[in-house]
Amino acid sequence: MTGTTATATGTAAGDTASRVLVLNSGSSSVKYQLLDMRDSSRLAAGLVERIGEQTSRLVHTPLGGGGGDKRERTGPIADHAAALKAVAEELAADGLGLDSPELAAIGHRVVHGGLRFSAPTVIDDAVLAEIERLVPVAPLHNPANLTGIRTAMDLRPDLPQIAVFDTAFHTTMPESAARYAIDVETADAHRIRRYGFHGTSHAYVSRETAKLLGKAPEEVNVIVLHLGNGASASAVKGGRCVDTSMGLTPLEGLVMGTRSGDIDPAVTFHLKRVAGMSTDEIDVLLNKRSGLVGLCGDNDMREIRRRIDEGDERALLAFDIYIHRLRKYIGAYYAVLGRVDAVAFTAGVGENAAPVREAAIAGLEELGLAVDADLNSVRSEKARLISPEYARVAVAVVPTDEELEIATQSYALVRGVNA
Ligand SMILES: Nc1ncnc2c1ncn2[C@@H]1O[C@H](COP(=O)(O)OP(=O)(O)O)[C@@H](O)[C@H]1O
Ligand SMILES: CC(=O)OP(=O)(O)O
Ligand SMILES: [Mg+2]
Repeated sequence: MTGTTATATGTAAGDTASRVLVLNSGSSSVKYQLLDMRDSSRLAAGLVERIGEQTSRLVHTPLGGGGGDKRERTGPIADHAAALKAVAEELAADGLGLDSPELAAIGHRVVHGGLRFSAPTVIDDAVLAEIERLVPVAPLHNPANLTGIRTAMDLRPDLPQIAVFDTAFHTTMPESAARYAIDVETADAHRIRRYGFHGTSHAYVSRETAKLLGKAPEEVNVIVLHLGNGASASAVKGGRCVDTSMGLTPLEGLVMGTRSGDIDPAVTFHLKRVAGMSTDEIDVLLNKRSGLVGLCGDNDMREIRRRIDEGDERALLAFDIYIHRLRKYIGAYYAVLGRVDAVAFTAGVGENAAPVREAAIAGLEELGLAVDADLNSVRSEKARLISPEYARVAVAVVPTDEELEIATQSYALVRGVNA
Protein backbone atom coordinates (compact mmCIF):
# COMPACT_ATOMS: atom_id res chain seq x y z
CA MET A 1 0.00 0.00 0.00
CA THR A 2 2.97 2.34 0.23
CA GLY A 3 5.57 3.54 -2.26
CA THR A 4 4.46 3.71 -5.87
CA THR A 5 1.65 6.22 -5.94
CA ALA A 6 1.56 6.78 -9.67
CA THR A 7 -2.12 7.60 -9.67
CA ALA A 8 -2.00 9.85 -6.64
CA THR A 9 0.98 11.98 -7.67
CA GLY A 10 -0.26 12.06 -11.26
CA THR A 11 1.38 13.63 -14.26
CA ALA A 12 0.36 16.26 -16.77
CA ALA A 13 -2.52 15.26 -19.01
CA GLY A 14 -1.44 13.27 -22.02
CA ASP A 15 2.01 12.12 -21.00
CA THR A 16 0.73 9.07 -19.12
CA ALA A 17 -1.91 6.81 -20.61
CA SER A 18 -4.78 6.96 -18.14
CA ARG A 19 -7.78 5.51 -19.92
CA VAL A 20 -9.22 2.04 -19.49
CA LEU A 21 -11.80 0.43 -21.75
CA VAL A 22 -13.95 -2.12 -19.91
CA LEU A 23 -15.78 -4.90 -21.74
CA ASN A 24 -18.50 -6.94 -20.05
CA SER A 25 -19.44 -9.56 -22.64
CA GLY A 26 -22.59 -11.54 -21.88
CA SER A 27 -24.08 -14.43 -23.83
CA SER A 28 -25.91 -12.13 -26.25
CA SER A 29 -24.74 -8.67 -25.25
CA VAL A 30 -21.70 -6.50 -24.64
CA LYS A 31 -21.72 -3.68 -22.11
CA TYR A 32 -18.78 -1.29 -22.30
CA GLN A 33 -17.37 1.82 -20.67
CA LEU A 34 -14.36 3.99 -21.37
CA LEU A 35 -13.02 5.63 -18.21
CA ASP A 36 -10.35 8.18 -17.40
CA MET A 37 -8.69 6.78 -14.30
CA ARG A 38 -7.15 10.09 -13.20
CA ASP A 39 -10.56 10.90 -11.72
CA SER A 40 -12.52 7.70 -12.53
CA SER A 41 -14.78 9.70 -14.86
CA ARG A 42 -16.65 8.01 -17.68
CA LEU A 43 -15.89 9.20 -21.21
CA ALA A 44 -18.34 6.90 -22.98
CA ALA A 45 -20.63 4.01 -22.19
CA GLY A 46 -22.83 1.71 -24.19
CA LEU A 47 -24.49 -1.58 -24.82
CA VAL A 48 -24.84 -3.94 -27.77
CA GLU A 49 -27.75 -6.31 -27.31
CA ARG A 50 -29.41 -9.18 -29.19
CA ILE A 51 -26.11 -10.12 -30.85
CA GLY A 52 -26.64 -12.85 -33.46
CA GLU A 53 -30.24 -11.83 -34.15
CA GLN A 54 -31.72 -9.73 -36.96
CA THR A 55 -32.74 -7.04 -34.46
CA SER A 56 -29.37 -6.29 -32.81
CA ARG A 57 -29.07 -2.85 -31.29
CA LEU A 58 -26.13 -0.71 -30.25
CA VAL A 59 -26.70 2.25 -27.94
CA HIS A 60 -23.70 4.51 -27.45
CA THR A 61 -23.59 7.42 -25.01
CA PRO A 62 -20.74 9.97 -25.16
CA LEU A 63 -20.08 11.26 -21.64
CA GLY A 64 -16.77 13.13 -21.83
CA GLY A 65 -16.56 16.94 -21.92
CA GLY A 66 -20.11 18.21 -22.24
CA GLY A 67 -21.31 14.75 -23.25
CA GLY A 68 -23.41 14.40 -26.37
CA ASP A 69 -26.51 12.79 -27.73
CA LYS A 70 -27.10 9.07 -27.39
CA ARG A 71 -26.56 7.28 -30.71
CA GLU A 72 -28.34 4.13 -31.74
CA ARG A 73 -27.68 1.56 -34.47
CA THR A 74 -30.12 -1.20 -35.30
CA GLY A 75 -29.81 -4.15 -37.67
CA PRO A 76 -28.05 -7.50 -37.54
CA ILE A 77 -24.72 -7.77 -35.68
CA ALA A 78 -23.62 -11.35 -36.33
CA ASP A 79 -21.31 -12.10 -33.39
CA HIS A 80 -19.26 -10.64 -30.54
CA ALA A 81 -16.36 -9.83 -32.88
CA ALA A 82 -18.64 -7.73 -35.10
CA ALA A 83 -20.14 -6.12 -31.99
CA LEU A 84 -16.74 -5.03 -30.72
CA LYS A 85 -15.78 -3.61 -34.10
CA ALA A 86 -18.99 -1.56 -34.09
CA VAL A 87 -18.15 -0.31 -30.57
CA ALA A 88 -14.64 0.65 -31.75
CA GLU A 89 -16.20 2.68 -34.61
CA GLU A 90 -18.54 4.52 -32.26
CA LEU A 91 -15.66 5.38 -29.91
CA ALA A 92 -13.55 6.55 -32.89
CA ALA A 93 -16.39 8.84 -33.99
CA ASP A 94 -16.02 10.63 -30.63
CA GLY A 95 -12.24 10.91 -31.03
CA LEU A 96 -11.83 8.10 -28.47
CA GLY A 97 -10.68 5.35 -30.86
CA LEU A 98 -8.95 2.21 -29.69
CA ASP A 99 -5.78 3.40 -31.44
CA SER A 100 -5.45 6.23 -28.89
CA PRO A 101 -2.12 6.44 -27.02
CA GLU A 102 -4.20 7.50 -23.99
CA LEU A 103 -5.45 3.94 -23.59
CA ALA A 104 -3.58 2.16 -20.77
CA ALA A 105 -5.41 -1.18 -20.76
CA ILE A 106 -8.52 -3.06 -21.72
CA GLY A 107 -10.27 -4.68 -18.74
CA HIS A 108 -12.47 -7.72 -19.32
CA ARG A 109 -15.11 -9.23 -17.06
CA VAL A 110 -14.45 -12.97 -17.04
CA VAL A 111 -17.15 -14.95 -15.27
CA HIS A 112 -15.41 -18.22 -14.34
CA GLY A 113 -11.80 -18.18 -13.18
CA GLY A 114 -11.89 -21.43 -11.21
CA LEU A 115 -9.55 -21.55 -8.23
CA ARG A 116 -6.46 -20.28 -10.01
CA PHE A 117 -7.37 -16.62 -10.20
CA SER A 118 -8.01 -14.67 -7.03
CA ALA A 119 -6.84 -11.31 -8.41
CA PRO A 120 -6.92 -9.34 -11.68
CA THR A 121 -4.58 -10.96 -14.17
CA VAL A 122 -2.72 -9.88 -17.33
CA ILE A 123 -4.03 -12.15 -20.08
CA ASP A 124 -1.53 -14.32 -21.96
CA ASP A 125 -1.86 -17.65 -23.79
CA ALA A 126 -1.86 -19.66 -20.54
CA VAL A 127 -4.64 -17.50 -19.05
CA LEU A 128 -6.67 -17.82 -22.27
CA ALA A 129 -6.26 -21.60 -22.12
CA GLU A 130 -7.50 -21.71 -18.51
CA ILE A 131 -10.58 -19.57 -19.32
CA GLU A 132 -11.23 -21.94 -22.24
CA ARG A 133 -10.86 -25.00 -19.97
CA LEU A 134 -13.59 -23.58 -17.72
CA VAL A 135 -16.16 -23.19 -20.53
CA PRO A 136 -18.12 -26.32 -19.48
CA VAL A 137 -18.83 -24.75 -16.06
CA ALA A 138 -19.82 -21.33 -17.43
CA PRO A 139 -21.29 -22.20 -20.83
CA LEU A 140 -23.40 -19.03 -21.10
CA HIS A 141 -20.57 -16.70 -20.16
CA ASN A 142 -16.95 -17.80 -20.69
CA PRO A 143 -17.24 -18.28 -24.49
CA ALA A 144 -18.51 -14.70 -24.88
CA ASN A 145 -15.75 -13.42 -22.58
CA LEU A 146 -13.14 -15.23 -24.70
CA THR A 147 -14.42 -13.75 -27.96
CA GLY A 148 -14.33 -10.29 -26.41
CA ILE A 149 -10.74 -10.79 -25.28
CA ARG A 150 -9.54 -12.22 -28.61
CA THR A 151 -11.16 -9.45 -30.62
CA ALA A 152 -9.70 -6.78 -28.35
CA MET A 153 -6.28 -8.43 -28.66
CA ASP A 154 -6.54 -8.31 -32.46
CA LEU A 155 -7.45 -4.63 -32.33
CA ARG A 156 -4.67 -3.66 -29.86
CA PRO A 157 -2.08 -6.47 -29.59
CA ASP A 158 0.37 -4.10 -27.88
CA LEU A 159 -1.94 -3.22 -24.97
CA PRO A 160 -2.27 -5.05 -21.63
CA GLN A 161 -5.54 -6.99 -21.61
CA ILE A 162 -6.65 -7.62 -18.03
CA ALA A 163 -9.07 -10.27 -16.82
CA VAL A 164 -11.15 -9.47 -13.73
CA PHE A 165 -12.90 -12.63 -12.56
CA ASP A 166 -16.41 -12.93 -11.08
CA THR A 167 -15.11 -15.78 -8.94
CA ALA A 168 -12.11 -13.93 -7.43
CA PHE A 169 -13.87 -12.32 -4.47
CA HIS A 170 -15.29 -15.67 -3.38
CA THR A 171 -11.96 -17.50 -3.12
CA THR A 172 -11.89 -16.52 0.57
CA MET A 173 -14.88 -18.78 1.36
CA PRO A 174 -14.05 -21.38 3.99
CA GLU A 175 -14.09 -25.04 2.92
CA SER A 176 -17.26 -25.55 4.98
CA ALA A 177 -19.12 -23.21 2.61
CA ALA A 178 -17.24 -24.04 -0.59
CA ARG A 179 -17.41 -27.84 -0.52
CA TYR A 180 -20.40 -29.90 -1.57
CA ALA A 181 -21.09 -32.88 0.66
CA ILE A 182 -20.18 -35.43 -2.00
CA ASP A 183 -17.39 -38.00 -2.21
CA VAL A 184 -14.17 -36.02 -1.73
CA GLU A 185 -12.07 -37.94 -4.28
CA THR A 186 -14.67 -37.49 -7.02
CA ALA A 187 -15.08 -33.81 -6.16
CA ASP A 188 -11.34 -33.16 -6.19
CA ALA A 189 -10.68 -35.15 -9.36
CA HIS A 190 -13.17 -32.96 -11.24
CA ARG A 191 -12.65 -29.70 -9.30
CA ILE A 192 -16.28 -29.79 -8.19
CA ARG A 193 -16.86 -27.14 -5.53
CA ARG A 194 -18.77 -23.91 -5.05
CA TYR A 195 -16.98 -21.02 -6.77
CA GLY A 196 -19.60 -18.24 -6.66
CA PHE A 197 -20.07 -15.42 -9.20
CA HIS A 198 -20.87 -11.70 -9.49
CA GLY A 199 -17.87 -11.28 -7.15
CA THR A 200 -16.81 -7.94 -8.60
CA SER A 201 -20.26 -6.60 -7.74
CA HIS A 202 -20.36 -8.20 -4.27
CA ALA A 203 -16.91 -6.72 -3.50
CA TYR A 204 -17.80 -3.25 -4.74
CA VAL A 205 -21.25 -3.13 -3.12
CA SER A 206 -20.06 -4.43 0.26
CA ARG A 207 -17.35 -1.73 0.33
CA GLU A 208 -19.79 1.00 -0.75
CA THR A 209 -22.22 -0.16 1.95
CA ALA A 210 -19.51 0.22 4.60
CA LYS A 211 -18.84 3.72 3.24
CA LEU A 212 -22.55 4.56 3.48
CA LEU A 213 -22.46 3.50 7.15
CA GLY A 214 -19.34 5.62 7.71
CA LYS A 215 -17.25 2.56 8.60
CA ALA A 216 -14.27 0.67 7.25
CA PRO A 217 -15.06 -2.56 5.34
CA GLU A 218 -13.20 -4.54 8.06
CA GLU A 219 -15.72 -3.32 10.64
CA VAL A 220 -18.95 -4.45 9.01
CA ASN A 221 -20.85 -7.62 8.14
CA VAL A 222 -23.05 -7.26 5.08
CA ILE A 223 -25.55 -9.44 3.23
CA VAL A 224 -25.36 -8.38 -0.43
CA LEU A 225 -28.31 -9.24 -2.68
CA HIS A 226 -27.28 -8.87 -6.34
CA LEU A 227 -30.61 -9.15 -8.15
CA GLY A 228 -30.18 -8.71 -11.90
CA ASN A 229 -31.14 -11.12 -14.63
CA GLY A 230 -28.65 -13.48 -13.00
CA ALA A 231 -28.99 -13.16 -9.21
CA SER A 232 -26.89 -14.11 -6.21
CA ALA A 233 -26.57 -13.40 -2.50
CA SER A 234 -23.39 -13.21 -0.47
CA ALA A 235 -22.38 -13.05 3.18
CA VAL A 236 -19.46 -10.64 3.61
CA LYS A 237 -17.72 -10.62 6.99
CA GLY A 238 -15.32 -7.74 7.60
CA GLY A 239 -14.74 -7.29 3.87
CA ARG A 240 -14.21 -10.98 3.06
CA CYS A 241 -16.75 -13.26 1.42
CA VAL A 242 -17.68 -16.20 3.67
CA ASP A 243 -20.58 -17.63 1.65
CA THR A 244 -22.42 -17.04 -1.61
CA SER A 245 -25.43 -18.58 -3.29
CA MET A 246 -24.04 -19.55 -6.72
CA GLY A 247 -21.97 -22.72 -6.93
CA LEU A 248 -19.95 -24.71 -9.43
CA THR A 249 -21.86 -22.75 -12.08
CA PRO A 250 -24.11 -19.65 -11.96
CA LEU A 251 -27.18 -21.90 -11.77
CA GLU A 252 -27.36 -22.51 -8.00
CA GLY A 253 -29.12 -20.33 -5.46
CA LEU A 254 -31.77 -17.66 -5.98
CA VAL A 255 -34.60 -17.75 -8.50
CA MET A 256 -33.35 -15.77 -11.53
CA GLY A 257 -34.73 -14.36 -14.77
CA THR A 258 -34.34 -17.62 -16.68
CA ARG A 259 -32.48 -19.93 -14.22
CA SER A 260 -34.08 -22.17 -11.60
CA GLY A 261 -31.58 -21.63 -8.79
CA ASP A 262 -31.68 -24.36 -6.11
CA ILE A 263 -33.46 -27.59 -6.97
CA ASP A 264 -33.15 -31.17 -5.74
CA PRO A 265 -30.45 -32.65 -8.04
CA ALA A 266 -32.67 -35.74 -8.36
CA VAL A 267 -34.96 -33.63 -10.57
CA THR A 268 -32.34 -34.03 -13.29
CA PHE A 269 -32.27 -37.85 -12.93
CA HIS A 270 -36.04 -37.87 -13.09
CA LEU A 271 -36.12 -35.70 -16.22
CA LYS A 272 -33.63 -38.05 -17.84
CA ARG A 273 -35.05 -41.40 -16.76
CA VAL A 274 -38.75 -40.65 -16.69
CA ALA A 275 -39.26 -37.68 -19.02
CA GLY A 276 -36.64 -38.94 -21.51
CA MET A 277 -34.81 -35.63 -21.79
CA SER A 278 -31.15 -35.46 -22.85
CA THR A 279 -28.51 -33.81 -20.67
CA ASP A 280 -28.34 -30.88 -23.09
CA GLU A 281 -32.11 -30.45 -23.01
CA ILE A 282 -32.09 -30.42 -19.21
CA ASP A 283 -29.27 -27.87 -19.26
CA VAL A 284 -31.32 -25.57 -21.51
CA LEU A 285 -34.45 -26.15 -19.38
CA LEU A 286 -32.75 -25.17 -16.11
CA ASN A 287 -30.61 -22.31 -17.47
CA LYS A 288 -32.91 -20.70 -20.04
CA ARG A 289 -36.50 -21.87 -19.56
CA SER A 290 -36.80 -21.77 -15.79
CA GLY A 291 -36.77 -19.07 -13.11
CA LEU A 292 -39.28 -16.25 -13.62
CA VAL A 293 -39.62 -16.92 -17.36
CA GLY A 294 -40.40 -20.58 -16.74
CA LEU A 295 -42.90 -19.78 -14.02
CA CYS A 296 -44.86 -17.04 -15.76
CA GLY A 297 -43.45 -16.39 -19.25
CA ASP A 298 -41.74 -13.10 -18.36
CA ASN A 299 -38.30 -12.51 -16.89
CA ASP A 300 -38.52 -8.74 -16.53
CA MET A 301 -39.62 -7.67 -13.05
CA ARG A 302 -41.29 -4.55 -14.48
CA GLU A 303 -43.56 -6.68 -16.63
CA ILE A 304 -44.26 -9.09 -13.76
CA ARG A 305 -45.31 -6.24 -11.46
CA ARG A 306 -47.53 -4.80 -14.21
CA ARG A 307 -49.25 -8.18 -14.61
CA ILE A 308 -49.69 -8.53 -10.84
CA ASP A 309 -51.36 -5.11 -10.75
CA GLU A 310 -53.81 -6.43 -13.36
CA GLY A 311 -54.60 -9.46 -11.17
CA ASP A 312 -52.52 -12.06 -13.07
CA GLU A 313 -52.16 -15.09 -10.77
CA ARG A 314 -49.26 -16.78 -12.56
CA ALA A 315 -47.22 -13.60 -12.32
CA LEU A 316 -48.10 -13.34 -8.61
CA LEU A 317 -47.05 -16.94 -7.95
CA ALA A 318 -43.74 -16.37 -9.79
CA PHE A 319 -43.13 -13.27 -7.64
CA ASP A 320 -43.97 -15.16 -4.44
CA ILE A 321 -41.57 -18.01 -5.29
CA TYR A 322 -38.84 -15.47 -6.09
CA ILE A 323 -39.38 -13.69 -2.77
CA HIS A 324 -39.64 -16.90 -0.72
CA ARG A 325 -36.20 -18.05 -1.94
CA LEU A 326 -34.70 -14.63 -1.35
CA ARG A 327 -35.97 -14.55 2.26
CA LYS A 328 -34.53 -18.01 2.90
CA TYR A 329 -31.08 -16.76 1.88
CA ILE A 330 -31.40 -13.62 4.03
CA GLY A 331 -32.16 -15.85 7.01
CA ALA A 332 -29.39 -18.29 6.16
CA TYR A 333 -26.74 -15.60 5.80
CA TYR A 334 -27.93 -13.92 8.99
CA ALA A 335 -27.06 -17.19 10.74
CA VAL A 336 -23.76 -17.57 8.84
CA LEU A 337 -22.65 -14.06 9.88
CA GLY A 338 -24.04 -14.08 13.43
CA ARG A 339 -24.12 -10.29 13.51
CA VAL A 340 -25.40 -8.33 10.51
CA ASP A 341 -24.79 -4.59 10.07
CA ALA A 342 -26.48 -4.15 6.71
CA VAL A 343 -28.48 -5.81 3.97
CA ALA A 344 -27.70 -4.23 0.59
CA PHE A 345 -29.89 -4.54 -2.51
CA THR A 346 -28.21 -4.07 -5.89
CA ALA A 347 -28.39 -4.68 -9.70
CA GLY A 348 -31.40 -4.13 -11.98
CA VAL A 349 -34.10 -5.60 -9.73
CA GLY A 350 -32.45 -4.73 -6.39
CA GLU A 351 -31.90 -1.08 -7.37
CA ASN A 352 -35.26 -0.49 -9.03
CA ALA A 353 -37.96 -2.82 -7.72
CA ALA A 354 -39.27 -1.34 -4.45
CA PRO A 355 -41.92 -4.11 -4.07
CA VAL A 356 -39.19 -6.77 -4.11
CA ARG A 357 -37.27 -4.99 -1.33
CA GLU A 358 -40.42 -4.48 0.70
CA ALA A 359 -41.53 -8.12 0.41
CA ALA A 360 -38.04 -9.50 1.08
CA ILE A 361 -37.75 -7.69 4.43
CA ALA A 362 -41.42 -7.67 5.55
CA GLY A 363 -42.03 -9.14 9.01
CA LEU A 364 -38.36 -9.46 9.97
CA GLU A 365 -38.46 -6.86 12.79
CA GLU A 366 -37.38 -9.54 15.27
CA LEU A 367 -34.11 -9.73 13.31
CA GLY A 368 -33.73 -5.94 13.53
CA LEU A 369 -34.74 -5.58 9.88
CA ALA A 370 -37.33 -3.13 8.56
CA VAL A 371 -38.00 -1.00 5.49
CA ASP A 372 -39.44 2.52 5.60
CA ALA A 373 -42.11 2.79 2.88
CA ASP A 374 -41.32 6.42 2.00
CA LEU A 375 -37.57 5.89 1.80
CA ASN A 376 -38.12 2.70 -0.20
CA SER A 377 -40.16 4.53 -2.82
CA VAL A 378 -37.45 7.12 -3.54
CA ARG A 379 -35.83 6.65 -6.96
CA SER A 380 -32.17 7.61 -7.10
CA GLU A 381 -28.88 6.56 -8.65
CA LYS A 382 -27.13 7.11 -5.30
CA ALA A 383 -26.46 4.65 -2.49
CA ARG A 384 -29.07 5.20 0.21
CA LEU A 385 -30.61 3.77 3.36
CA ILE A 386 -34.22 2.58 3.22
CA SER A 387 -34.51 1.36 6.83
CA PRO A 388 -36.16 3.48 9.53
CA GLU A 389 -33.87 5.14 12.07
CA TYR A 390 -34.90 2.79 14.89
CA ALA A 391 -33.89 -0.37 12.97
CA ARG A 392 -30.89 -2.23 14.40
CA VAL A 393 -29.71 -3.39 10.96
CA ALA A 394 -29.34 -1.01 8.03
CA VAL A 395 -31.18 -1.88 4.83
CA ALA A 396 -29.66 -0.11 1.82
CA VAL A 397 -29.95 0.28 -1.92
CA VAL A 398 -26.40 0.43 -3.28
CA PRO A 399 -26.05 0.72 -7.07
CA THR A 400 -23.41 -1.64 -8.35
CA ASP A 401 -20.74 -0.52 -10.82
CA GLU A 402 -18.94 -3.59 -12.09
CA GLU A 403 -17.34 -1.57 -14.91
CA LEU A 404 -15.81 1.01 -12.54
CA GLU A 405 -14.51 -1.76 -10.29
CA ILE A 406 -13.00 -3.64 -13.28
CA ALA A 407 -11.38 -0.40 -14.52
CA THR A 408 -9.99 0.39 -11.05
CA GLN A 409 -8.50 -3.09 -10.63
CA SER A 410 -7.13 -3.15 -14.21
CA TYR A 411 -5.53 0.27 -13.92
CA ALA A 412 -4.01 -0.55 -10.54
CA LEU A 413 -2.47 -3.69 -12.05
CA VAL A 414 -0.90 -1.91 -15.04
CA ARG A 415 0.35 0.89 -12.79
CA GLY A 416 1.71 -1.58 -10.25
CA VAL A 417 -0.38 -0.17 -7.39
CA ASN A 418 -2.75 -2.01 -5.05
CA ALA A 419 -6.41 -1.30 -5.82
N1 LIG B 1 -37.39 -0.12 -13.18
C1 LIG B 1 -37.31 -1.43 -12.93
N2 LIG B 1 -38.18 -2.02 -12.10
C2 LIG B 1 -38.12 -3.35 -11.84
N3 LIG B 1 -37.18 -4.16 -12.35
C3 LIG B 1 -36.29 -3.63 -13.18
C4 LIG B 1 -36.28 -2.24 -13.52
N4 LIG B 1 -35.24 -2.01 -14.35
C5 LIG B 1 -34.63 -3.20 -14.53
N5 LIG B 1 -35.25 -4.17 -13.84
C6 LIG B 1 -34.89 -5.60 -13.76
O1 LIG B 1 -33.48 -5.71 -13.87
C7 LIG B 1 -33.16 -6.77 -14.78
C8 LIG B 1 -31.81 -6.51 -15.41
O2 LIG B 1 -30.85 -6.33 -14.40
P1 LIG B 1 -29.29 -6.16 -14.72
O3 LIG B 1 -28.59 -6.02 -13.42
O4 LIG B 1 -29.12 -5.10 -15.74
O5 LIG B 1 -29.04 -7.59 -15.33
P2 LIG B 1 -27.87 -8.24 -16.17
O6 LIG B 1 -26.62 -7.46 -15.85
O7 LIG B 1 -27.85 -9.63 -15.65
O8 LIG B 1 -28.30 -8.13 -17.59
C9 LIG B 1 -34.31 -6.79 -15.75
O9 LIG B 1 -34.47 -8.08 -16.31
C10 LIG B 1 -35.50 -6.42 -14.89
O10 LIG B 1 -36.05 -7.58 -14.30
C1 LIG C 1 -22.60 -14.98 -13.47
C2 LIG C 1 -23.88 -14.39 -13.94
O1 LIG C 1 -24.95 -14.91 -13.65
O2 LIG C 1 -23.80 -13.27 -14.66
P1 LIG C 1 -25.02 -12.44 -15.30
O3 LIG C 1 -25.87 -11.98 -14.19
O4 LIG C 1 -24.33 -11.31 -16.03
O5 LIG C 1 -25.74 -13.39 -16.23
MG1 LIG D 1 -25.22 -8.37 -14.49
